[in-house]
Amino acid sequence: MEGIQIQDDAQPYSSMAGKLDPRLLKALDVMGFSHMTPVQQRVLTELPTWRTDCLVQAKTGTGKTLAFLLPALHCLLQPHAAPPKGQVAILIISPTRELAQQIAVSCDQLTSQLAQPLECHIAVGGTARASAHSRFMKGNPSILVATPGRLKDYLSDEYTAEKLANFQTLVLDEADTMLESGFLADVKQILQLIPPKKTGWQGMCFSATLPPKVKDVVKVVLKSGYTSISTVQENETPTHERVPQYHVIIPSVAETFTALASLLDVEINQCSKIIVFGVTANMIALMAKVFGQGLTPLKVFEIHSRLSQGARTRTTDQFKEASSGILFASDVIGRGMDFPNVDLVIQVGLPPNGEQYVHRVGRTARAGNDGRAIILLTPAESFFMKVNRHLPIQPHPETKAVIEGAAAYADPVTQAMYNTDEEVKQRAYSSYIGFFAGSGLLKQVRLDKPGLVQLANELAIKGMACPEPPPMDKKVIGKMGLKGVPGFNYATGGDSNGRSAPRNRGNQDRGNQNRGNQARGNQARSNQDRGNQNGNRRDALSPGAGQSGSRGGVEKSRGGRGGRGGRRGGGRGGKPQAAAA
Ligand SMILES: Nc1ncnc2c1ncn2[C@@H]1O[C@H](COP(=O)(O)OP(=O)(O)OP(=O)(O)O)[C@@H](O)[C@H]1O
Repeated sequence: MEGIQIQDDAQPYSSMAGKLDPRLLKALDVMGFSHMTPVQQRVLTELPTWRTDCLVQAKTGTGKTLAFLLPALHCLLQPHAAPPKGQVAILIISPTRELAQQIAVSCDQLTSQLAQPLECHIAVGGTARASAHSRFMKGNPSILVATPGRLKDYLSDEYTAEKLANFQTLVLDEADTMLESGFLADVKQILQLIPPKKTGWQGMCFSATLPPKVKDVVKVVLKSGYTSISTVQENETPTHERVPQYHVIIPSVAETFTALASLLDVEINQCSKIIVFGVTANMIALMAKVFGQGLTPLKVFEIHSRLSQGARTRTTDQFKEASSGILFASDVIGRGMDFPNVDLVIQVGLPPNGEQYVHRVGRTARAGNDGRAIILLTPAESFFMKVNRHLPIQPHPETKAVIEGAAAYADPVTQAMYNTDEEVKQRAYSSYIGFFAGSGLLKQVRLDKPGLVQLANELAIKGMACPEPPPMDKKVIGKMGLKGVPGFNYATGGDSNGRSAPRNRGNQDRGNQNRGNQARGNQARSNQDRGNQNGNRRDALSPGAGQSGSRGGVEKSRGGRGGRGGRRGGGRGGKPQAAAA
C-alpha cells in the first residue's frame, strides 16, 4: 500500500505498544503503516485521554482518518467498554457518500485483525435504504458512518434510534463544512435525536480547514475545554507545500472549453492522472461528454450528483484503481477522497470558497506524492486570487502557450459540441446561470442580472456552439430570481421537471429519434432557423449586448461557423482539427 513519506523524527507505531490495542497495531502493520504521520502522532500523544473532546486541523492527505479512527476504536476495544451487543459505539458523520464509504473501508482494515471484526455499517443516501436498514437492524453494528440526510432518516424512527442510545464517540469529518449553514441545521437536528451531550459522549471534529467562524459553532458537539490540535502553523498556507499552484486567466468565458483542451495538451507530458472540477454537476456532465470525444487521449471519467449512486461508486472505484485518466468531478469528491497518484488538479471556474479550493487542491499530493494545481478563470473571476491572497497561486508559466493553443481547439470543440445532446448543453447553460444567480457572486464578478444572462449566452453561443441561447423555462428563471431579466430565450413548453423544450421545434419529433440523431437533427434545424429569427435573437441578448461588441462577436461567430455540414470533414482525434486543416 502507498505510504506517506515519513519525517525523520516520526515516531514508529511500535512505540505505541502497550498503549494502543495490539490488534490495531497488527492491522497497521498489515496495512504497511510503520510510522505515525504528524497528525496521528499528535492526536495519539497529546490528547489528555483518548476520550477527550477535540478539534483537529491537519493538511489534506496527511492521515486524519486514522487519527480519529485509532483512538475511537481503541477505546471501544477495551474490556467492558463497549455498549451492549448490537448497539453503535462510534458514529461518524461525513458530508458526502463517497467519503463515508471510504472511511468505512479504512475502519474495516483497522479491525481486520480482531478475532471477530467489528461491524461497520454505512447509512448514505442514494443507496437501497430498505436493505441497508434491515442489515443495520438485524446486525450488530458497532460503527456507523453516515451522511446527514440518511442519518436523520434513521434516527427519526425510534426503534432505529435505540441502536444509538449508548454511543460513545461522535466524529464530524470535514467539520467546517458540517458546521456551515448548509449542514448545520441537519447536525443540530441529529443532535436532538441522539442522547444529549451531558450523557458524556466524546466529540471529535477534524478538517484541513477550520475558518475562525467554525470555532463559534463547534460547541454544539464539543464540551468547553476541548483540546485543540493543529499541525498547520498560524500563518502557514493551508495547502500542501508540495503542490505548486497556478492560475490561467482566459480572455473570455467563450474560451472555457478550448482553453481547457489546450491546457491539458500543455500539461499532458508531466501529468497523467488528473481531476478537473467544474462549477456545477450539469457543466461537468457537458465537459465529460465533450472531452470524451477524443479531445484528450486520457480515459474520461465523470462523477457528480446527477449520476446514480451506483454509477458514482463504480467511477470512484475505477478511478482509484486507474493508473491514468481524467476525472471530471463536482464537489461530491472535493473533500476527503483519496484517489492514489493524482498528479494534477484543475479547477475550471470559481470554487464555492477559499476552503473548498484548498480541499480540491488536496486531491493531489497525497500520501507523500507530488502534485500540481491549476485554476482556470475569466478576468472577472480573477478576484478570487485577490480575496485569497494567503493562497500561493502564481501565473501559470505557460499561460501564453495555453491561450494561443486554445484557437487550435475551436473546431474539435465545436464538432464535439455538435455531437452532444442539446439537452446536455441546455442544462449546463441553465446551471451556469443558477450558479452565479444563487451564490451571491454577481457583485464580486461585477455583473448585474442582464449581464449574467449575456455572459451565459456568450458561453452557450461561442463556447458551446449553440445556435442561440438555450431555451429556459419561465418557472426556472423565476426560481433563480431572474424574472423579467432580458436576454433569455423563453421556452414555449416544458416538462414537470422544469426542463424546457426549445421553441420553434416540434416536441412530437423528439420521440422519433435516438438521442444522437436528435441532437444532430436539432442542430441542423437550428442552423436553418437562424436566418429567420432576428426577433428571437434580439431578446436573447441583453439590451447592452448590441453596444458592447459582444453581440458583434456572436454574429461573427455564428456566421463563421456556417452549417454543420461544412465541419463534417473534421475528425475527432486528440489533435486539434483546425491546426490539422
Ligand atoms: N501512518 C501512515 N503511513 C503511511 N500512509 C498513511 C498513514 N496514514 C494514512 N496514510 C495514507 O495517507 C493517505 C491520506 O490519508 P487520509 O485520507 O486519512 O488523509 P486526510 O488527512 O483525511 O485527507 P483529507 O483532508 O483530504 O480528508 C491515505 O492513502 C492513507 O492510506
